[in-house]
Amino acid sequence: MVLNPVISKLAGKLVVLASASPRRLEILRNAGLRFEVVPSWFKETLDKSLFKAPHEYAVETAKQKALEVARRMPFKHLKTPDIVIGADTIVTVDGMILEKPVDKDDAYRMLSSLSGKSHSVFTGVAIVLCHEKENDEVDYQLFAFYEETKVKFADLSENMLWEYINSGEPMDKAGGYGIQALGGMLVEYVHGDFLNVVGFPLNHFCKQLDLIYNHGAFSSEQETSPGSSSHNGTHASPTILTQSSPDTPAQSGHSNGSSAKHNPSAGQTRHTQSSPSASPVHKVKKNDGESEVGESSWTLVNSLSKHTDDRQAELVDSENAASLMTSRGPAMELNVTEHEGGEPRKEDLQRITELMDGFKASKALFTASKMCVFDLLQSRPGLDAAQVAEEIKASVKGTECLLEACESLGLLKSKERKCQKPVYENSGLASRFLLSDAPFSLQGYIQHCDKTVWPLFSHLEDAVREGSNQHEKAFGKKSKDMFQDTFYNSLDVKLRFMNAMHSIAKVTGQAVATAFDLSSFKTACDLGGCTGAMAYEFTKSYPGLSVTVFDLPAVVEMSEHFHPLRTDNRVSFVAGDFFNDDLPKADLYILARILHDWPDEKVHVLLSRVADACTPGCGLLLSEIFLDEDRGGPSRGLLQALSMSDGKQRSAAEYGLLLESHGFITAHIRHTDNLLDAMLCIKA
Ligand SMILES: O=c1[nH]cc([C@@H]2O[C@H](COP(=O)(O)OP(=O)(O)OP(=O)(O)O)[C@@H](O)[C@H]2O)c(=O)[nH]1
Repeated sequence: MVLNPVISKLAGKLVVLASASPRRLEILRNAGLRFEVVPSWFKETLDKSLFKAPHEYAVETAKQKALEVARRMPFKHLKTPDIVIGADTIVTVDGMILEKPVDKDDAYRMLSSLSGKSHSVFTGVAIVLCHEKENDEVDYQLFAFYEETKVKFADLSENMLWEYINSGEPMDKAGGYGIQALGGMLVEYVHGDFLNVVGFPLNHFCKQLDLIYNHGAFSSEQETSPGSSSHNGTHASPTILTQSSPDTPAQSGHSNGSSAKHNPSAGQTRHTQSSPSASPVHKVKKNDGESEVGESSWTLVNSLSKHTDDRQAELVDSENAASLMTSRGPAMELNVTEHEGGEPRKEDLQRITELMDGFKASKALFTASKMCVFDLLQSRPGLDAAQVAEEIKASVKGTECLLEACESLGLLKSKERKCQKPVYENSGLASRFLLSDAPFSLQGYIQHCDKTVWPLFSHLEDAVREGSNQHEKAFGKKSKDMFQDTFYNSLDVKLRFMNAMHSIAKVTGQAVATAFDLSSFKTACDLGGCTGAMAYEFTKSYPGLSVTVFDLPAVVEMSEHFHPLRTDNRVSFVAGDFFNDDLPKADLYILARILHDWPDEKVHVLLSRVADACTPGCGLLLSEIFLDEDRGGPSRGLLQALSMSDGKQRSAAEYGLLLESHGFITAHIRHTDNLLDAMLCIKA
């Protein structure tokens, strides 16, 4: 069996599958491969018109998915993988490329275009070998290939089509069908690799690994000239790229001889050795018919230092700069190398100091917010420390220190009056997030952190030792139910907590509401929707949608406080407990920052109740911080877990499995550039 010799070669190596596809995970796991899953953040938005053939699009997308993970891991996971596998599956018919449907109507369009016809399924696969060099640089060697399988659909009636669409199965599958499941009923015959249709051409992948590891198709020591052939006669048509200047990012080439895709933000990328003309595509006889086997090739994506600064890491692939550097915040990079002579590097000391002083920075922000410094300087910019002290009824000395600290944190700006004391005004950051009346004010959340989270974290050591939250030590009384006992047992605490949730929902609402096209849904129910801030963002984004906010009576009775001039009658409030009371009927259920508050057993109770309220085809929109699959980040989520509530931070795959156990099929996952990620599921 080809795979076994290869498996032994991979033993002890860090193999990473850069895919959220449960089918790809299953295919490779069943084949005995041991690997980690790190879904790629690459957004599949390449311009299809740039590609001469559909398989090129699939191969390039697979390359970018794999490279994004290979480049991100040294910074985000503080470890460099040995091999990263990326894949992309597309369906082509009548010259169209079909990917995953965005909604039911799209699924109908796809399936009806496939009805009664033969079509092709292409899966592009990229294998990135990462080689760490002495100077801590990393060489990325890129192998890519594609596999084509022909599939013939039977003639599909309207009833059959809609029955299949309403099963929910089409939503997370290329071409809108799953050949390995209900979609198999639509298929008359298959010519070629069946698993290639499911999403991963295992046999071709094995042959490629065999080439790489057992037949020296390429190694970093070897000098390879273009067009050299490997053992099975396929040509490795290398495209070796070098950066035309130190800060021009690496760029992968195409395997089929087309010139490397220009990366506009990276300036000109110059081939040192352009690929030969389009390499021949080999036809090989498969046991059940002929399928095209795409050219295998490799590309040396030139070295990138593991210690590349954030700017260069960001430049490495400007198309993904957003996903690399913003959706999860700037890459946290800890340089641990030392100068000759052993004294610590400046950057290392700076990083460690930032971590040690972090709590002081937080407290300075909380205090200035609590003392209304930002609101004061918004209404009266240009005050000096003594004037601010007088207004906030504080000492001049203390106010001077606070204002200087806030300026060092980028929250204030100062300018010198002629030989007088500096005068202060808000920075852009403060004006956007720290004013009590700013559209994205986080003042509510800041007060919650100061009054509730801070006291809990003051007992963190006990929390770690005992593995439980320190509510009693922090607030003097036990808490059986976090919400009833902590947040809703007194008016001011309840208002502070609702303010906090309101501010987070205001900041994240639009990103969550527009993460997917939800225009096919007409009614939604926002479970635990608190003040309705998220609900209003949904109705703003979808004129045809009405949203019912379902939350505890203690919350609903306060909703007027947050929307005194309620103008949009498409948002309504219903009081109830989602663990015990009947849920309002809707065709879309929203769970935004709810499931992380509860352990798996409570999540199952809630999802079971939501599933019972759903009819097939109903949507469920989940919005949370999705941890990386190896739980290496983002720190925002992992730090939140230290509050030791009964809840749990989870990865997208963990949420997907919880949802799948209640009949919700994951259709789309989106890492937004905001504080929350999103997952859209459809009830089967
Ligand atoms: O018959 C089947 N055809 C296709 C599939 C599944 O469809 C998707 C294809 O989408 P993509 O290649 O973009 O992969 P994603 O699922 O989005 O995961 P990535 O993180 O890799 O982008 C794929 O899951 C196939 O398995 C099928 O199941 N049956």
